[in-house]
Amino acid sequence: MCALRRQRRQVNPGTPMSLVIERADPSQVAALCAIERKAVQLFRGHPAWAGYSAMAIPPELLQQAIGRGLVWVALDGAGEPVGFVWLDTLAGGDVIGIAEMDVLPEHGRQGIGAALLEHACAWACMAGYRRVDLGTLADVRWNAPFYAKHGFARVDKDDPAFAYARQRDRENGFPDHLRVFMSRTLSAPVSGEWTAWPAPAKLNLFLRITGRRPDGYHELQTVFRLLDWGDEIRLRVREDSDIRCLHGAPGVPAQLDLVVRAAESLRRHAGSTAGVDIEVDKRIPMGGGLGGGSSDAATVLVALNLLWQLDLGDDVLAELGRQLGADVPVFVHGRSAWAEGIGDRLSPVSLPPRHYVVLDPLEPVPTAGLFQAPELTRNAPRATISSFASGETTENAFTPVVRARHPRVAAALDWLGGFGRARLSGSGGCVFLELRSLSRAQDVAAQCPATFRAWVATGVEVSPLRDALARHRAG
Ligand SMILES: C[C@@](CO)(OP(=O)(O)O)[C@H](O)COP(=O)(O)OP(=O)(O)OC[C@H]1O[C@@H](n2ccc(N)nc2=O)[C@H](O)[C@@H]1O
Ligand SMILES: Nc1ncnc2c1ncn2[C@@H]1O[C@H](COP(=O)(O)OP(=O)(O)O)[C@@H](O)[C@H]1O
Repeated sequence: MCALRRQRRQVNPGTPMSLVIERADPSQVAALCAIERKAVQLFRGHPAWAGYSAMAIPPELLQQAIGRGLVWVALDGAGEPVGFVWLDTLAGGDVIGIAEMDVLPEHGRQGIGAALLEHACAWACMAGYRRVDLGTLADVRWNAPFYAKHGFARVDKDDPAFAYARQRDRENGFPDHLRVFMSRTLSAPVSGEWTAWPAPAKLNLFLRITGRRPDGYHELQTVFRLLDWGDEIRLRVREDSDIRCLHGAPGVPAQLDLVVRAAESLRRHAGSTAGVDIEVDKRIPMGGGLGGGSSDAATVLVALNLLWQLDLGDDVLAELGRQLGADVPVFVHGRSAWAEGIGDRLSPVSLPPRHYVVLDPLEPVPTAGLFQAPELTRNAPRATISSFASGETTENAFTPVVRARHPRVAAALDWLGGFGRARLSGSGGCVFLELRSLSRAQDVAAQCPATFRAWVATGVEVSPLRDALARHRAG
């Protein structure tokens, strides 16, 4: 059973220390790294000490996991972090791993670790994972015996599933003879329980406007690159026919939120009377050109098609999505794609593995206003896939208009341009830099001035939404 209902919850309200568990925030990275360094002191004198003490958490990896919603923090009554749990998706498929879990030694034996563990497992269950794996020490009371008490069973460490983790242990100098691997099976959420779904962001790797249609919409050419990073949508099928948005995009009235409009449109099309509760964890900047609203809508269409057992095809869902926004179809189909028409005629493209520094100038840019701009070039010659593939075509038709109208976006382009060819995504205001090296991307993002916000995302061929759909379907 999935015990987790909201992302923030009170734990042990009757105990002297009232504990809250919530998703970690990037500003907590240093505090969480410090908790790990204090927790590791408990291993002094153990054969693992040498390896453990030499191996601190890389802050940039923790930061990346926090940005993906894979880290939860336990806060004491004063709001100070006292422990955390970090999940990783390296195993793939329906298996998720516990990368790290630490509690401050002075807060030990108060049930904080157990609460963090249950919270993480409850989320994994909502997200469609069926197994949680971890590596730990056999002979330490708060390691293997603790996990055994919480439903984890030792598994054969020679299983190829653990080859990567063992190799990592060897490289880190951890004592292989004392390390054990453990798994816990999760049950699938049943109807009426919350489920969690990703709504990834996109980048436009180039964008040309080649004409205008009689209805005012513009003919364009673009390449949508889907990212491994984005919003989270939670859905719970209701017994009545209400569609309720309990927590939507900030500042957007529920009835206008694209998640509600998507649910209504799907239900109307299918002639269904099903109901749903919806929560949106907004991470994608609104009006940022990263397609957040469109992706949220696509996720609702794809997920509710399964949860309401409508069995509609992707083309039908994409057409329903197109009526909500030109960018919705690419998120429904869930593949990075070359796009034409109004952005809805899609051909999947295979793009090389790349990482992106994405910079939010903290200035939303309204899409409709830009498409109306008299100075916008609307008659560009048609690009070809080969001109894009050769690296010749990288421009975005909106760039000169946005530069002139939005000085903060211009400043963001100039700052990021100091490291390479910075580009605008969609109609902006977010800008990005494409890099081969993850560590270089993390290095650039770390230098971002306080006036902007920067993070690193990785391009994917197949959307995390399709992976989630496969997990939930199997469940
Ligand atoms: C510019 C792009 C590039 O990917 O992305 P964003 O910057 O919004 O992320 C898209 O074309 C935006 O798609 P999306 O945001 O879904 O657009 P819609 O809601 O359908 O339309 C918003 C407004 O933009 C105009 N519009 C949109 C798409 C298009 N091909 N021609 C247009 O003229 C329409 O006037 C509409 O009023
Ligand atoms: N779930 C949602 N998330 C984001 N924006 C939404 C949502 N529902 C409605 N909107 C509206 O759509 C506008 C643009 O959305 P967004 O997709 O974030 O930007 P962009 O089109 O630049 O990629 C927002 O300013 C907001 O008014």
